[in-house]
Amino acid sequence: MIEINGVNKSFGSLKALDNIIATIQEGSIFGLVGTNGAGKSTLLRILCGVLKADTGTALIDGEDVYENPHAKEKVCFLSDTAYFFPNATIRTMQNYYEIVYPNFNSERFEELVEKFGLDRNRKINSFSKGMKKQVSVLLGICTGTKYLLCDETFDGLDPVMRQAVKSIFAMELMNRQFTPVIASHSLRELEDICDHVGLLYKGGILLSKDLEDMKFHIHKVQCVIQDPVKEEELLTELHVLQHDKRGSLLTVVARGTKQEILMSIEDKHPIFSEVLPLTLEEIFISETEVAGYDIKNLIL
Ligand SMILES: Nc1ncnc2c1ncn2[C@@H]1O[C@H](COP(=O)(O)OP(=O)(O)OP(=O)(O)O)[C@@H](O)[C@H]1O
Repeated sequence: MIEINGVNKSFGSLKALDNIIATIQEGSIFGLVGTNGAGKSTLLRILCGVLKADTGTALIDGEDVYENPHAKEKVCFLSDTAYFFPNATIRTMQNYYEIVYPNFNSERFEELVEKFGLDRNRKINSFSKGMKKQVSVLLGICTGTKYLLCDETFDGLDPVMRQAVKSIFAMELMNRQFTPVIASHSLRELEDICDHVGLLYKGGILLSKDLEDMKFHIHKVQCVIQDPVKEEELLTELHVLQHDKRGSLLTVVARGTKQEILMSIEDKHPIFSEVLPLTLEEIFISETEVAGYDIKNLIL
């Protein structure tokens, strides 16, 4: 488990992280979303022990990670600009990773490189941006570390590759202790990969939620209720986060299980009612609007 206890970090007068408190459970795929400058990279750097928090602690399985080789062994950090040695080929980087990470799984790495159709002997600096990201992710996964911190690693991967990396993550999760943390600008990049998302806003965690739980407890419904009094009653009864009326069609985003919401609607004898799927963006917008933030333009 990763425990972040009141972490603060400033660069001169600039406060990059402001009292971050969060827990990342083992076996989850944690997405860290935030705008440019929100503090994602700084937080990941603290979690892998490269940076020291000014105050507060970052614990990896109960141990402070800073200047602690034992805790650091469990973490691999994939920076947003992957570093490869000048003129390195995949083979060169593999040799290096085999030395640095004692549990590096060479057999699996070679198998994945083959599957991804990457040429092991071509210079990496001649690869496209997406291909470099693929090499970086494959190296990271094969280090065998329990925690894999990915800084914008998924942004810009094409849909086929995303799917491939996603299924590799799922396989790792099944076969060994593995907890990836994926930072991104965009919820869209995280939606289909993560099962827990933390929203970082101006250096602080604004929201940290389990996606299944969120999707279970918030719903969007459309209905037509002829009697305006009953419609008004419905809006008072439900825990409404957002609502909109176009003609006779009422759209409501409300807290509650699907069954609870539908029962309330049925009670008002609707002509029509339907539950619509909510995207992660819609959920986050609803949640943060309630908290008094207007982040629509910031996380999409
Ligand atoms: N080494 C540094 N020296 C000075 N300021 C820094 C340093 N590293 C980060 N910062 C500042 O800290 C703040 C958070 O930066 P950080 O890189 O963590 O954000 P981010 O969420 O990863 O942003 P991006 O999505 O643009 O990569 C920014 O204002 C940045 O300018």
